[in-house]
Amino acid sequence: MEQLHGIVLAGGQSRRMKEPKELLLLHNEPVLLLICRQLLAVCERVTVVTADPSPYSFLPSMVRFAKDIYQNCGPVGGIHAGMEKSNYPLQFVIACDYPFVRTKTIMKMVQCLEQDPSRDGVVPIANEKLHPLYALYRRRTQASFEQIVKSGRRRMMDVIEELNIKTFTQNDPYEFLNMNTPVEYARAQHAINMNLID
Ligand SMILES: Nc1nc2c(ncn2[C@@H]2O[C@H](COP(=O)(O)OP(=O)(O)OP(=O)(O)O)[C@@H](O)[C@H]2O)c(=O)[nH]1
Repeated sequence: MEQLHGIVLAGGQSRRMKEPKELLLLHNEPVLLLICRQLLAVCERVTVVTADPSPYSFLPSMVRFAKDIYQNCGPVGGIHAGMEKSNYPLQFVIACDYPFVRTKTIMKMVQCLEQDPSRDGVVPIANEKLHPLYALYRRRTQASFEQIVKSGRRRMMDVIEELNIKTFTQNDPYEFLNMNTPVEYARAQHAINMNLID
């Protein structure tokens, strides 16, 4: 398997949640720790992209940090900065609000991309939605992320449209649960309490 770098995006404003999403507790642990643990199981390196790593002293020491090179450019800028930290050919990107990321799915994406050298990345479709912030990209795509930022655009879909992406459908009601609001956080807590998570 080609070397894999894990990038966790934690540089957002959490305006809808009204508190930092990555520090919300699930299983009595910060979501950022749960995510990093999953990534460390399959990635040779893990980088958290954030303006301020000081609240994250609970993370294992092998987790690295990066700051945005282009500020206020949203996740597109965050991914660009994360990729700058590693030349590994495969870069798995995850937003800090996907608490139920699974190593099995990451490995499935890696296999899927390795079978198809012409593709730039693999983006899952779950619950009829594309999830470009729970996705795998080749390192060579960094130039596209930079180009979008430099052209003043910020949407992940602007990058996706430029790339030769492979999609795959994954229908799990919770794995792609994205916690942007207190209601979605409550849904994640409920899923844990009801033992609905594998
Ligand atoms: N490094 C970095 N990450 C970002 C930036 N903006 C958003 N993110 C991350 O990208 C992911 C998706 O962010 P969003 O949910 O769209 O935005 P958010 O700022 O976290 O939340 P809202 O303020 O509620 O929109 C999250 O993991 C954020 O932490 C940024 O400018 N830099």
